[in-house]
Amino acid sequence: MSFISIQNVSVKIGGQHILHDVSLDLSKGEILTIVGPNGSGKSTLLRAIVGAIVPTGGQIKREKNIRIGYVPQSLAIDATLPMNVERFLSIPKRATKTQKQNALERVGATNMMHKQMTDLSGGQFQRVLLARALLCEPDLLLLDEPTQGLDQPGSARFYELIAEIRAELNCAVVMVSHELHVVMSASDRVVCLNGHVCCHGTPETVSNAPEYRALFGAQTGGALALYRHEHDHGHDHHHHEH
Ligand SMILES: Nc1ncnc2c1ncn2[C@@H]1O[C@H](COP(=O)(O)OP(=O)(O)OP(=O)(O)O)[C@@H](O)[C@H]1O
Repeated sequence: MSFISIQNVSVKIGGQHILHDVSLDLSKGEILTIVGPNGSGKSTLLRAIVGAIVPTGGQIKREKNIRIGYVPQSLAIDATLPMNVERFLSIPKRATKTQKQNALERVGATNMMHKQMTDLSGGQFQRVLLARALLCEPDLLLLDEPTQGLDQPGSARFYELIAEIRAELNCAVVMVSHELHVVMSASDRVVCLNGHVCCHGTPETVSNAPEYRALFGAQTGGALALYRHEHDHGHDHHHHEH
């Protein structure tokens, strides 16, 4: 059995079909990236993998006793409530000072322990979120747009860090990203989602797939035109199983 097996999963919320017949297997130690237009169900799929959403159809099988570290897409910290990094790392689960120190060291944020969460830069904040996700020694790390708000060199460094952590912990990584050209090279496998799986495979396969190109346009000089997919390229009609 795969580490995680997503079988024909559908999610319907308030009458809206958000995910439709999504199947996907995940192996130990691999980095899988989910790309797709806004509103295509990427965060919903991550939440379903964590178990925060129960699919309305299909099923998700997880290996027994799997530990999942989750970095959510956004997290609002109330500026009027004091909250330093040390306290934040104990929410929702208490951790020892040594565990926290080790986690911060692992993500290159050694001196952040006593800083206020609201004083952190974008890159430091994302590293602290990652450190918190590492505290459970995850077998699977789920990252929802972890480089949001970082500049390109900052993003590239963050993905390098993810690769190092994967090598160190041998955990699987599933991440959602909009930075296609950066993230593609850092992934073993890419899934292009638009409510359903449009195409998937190695980064090369996906970037050359007509379904992917229809969604994101051909890549020109590293710049990608992102636009909302109107479902007009008709690949559903000759959809084949991968
Ligand atoms: N709890 C909810 N209640 C109602 N609608 C929801 C809920 N969660 C998600 N949706 C809807 O499901 C669709 C997919 O949302 P989701 O956040 O999964 O997309 P996404 O691909 O992660 O988008 P983005 O790239 O903008 O972050 C959206 O139309 C969203 O409005």
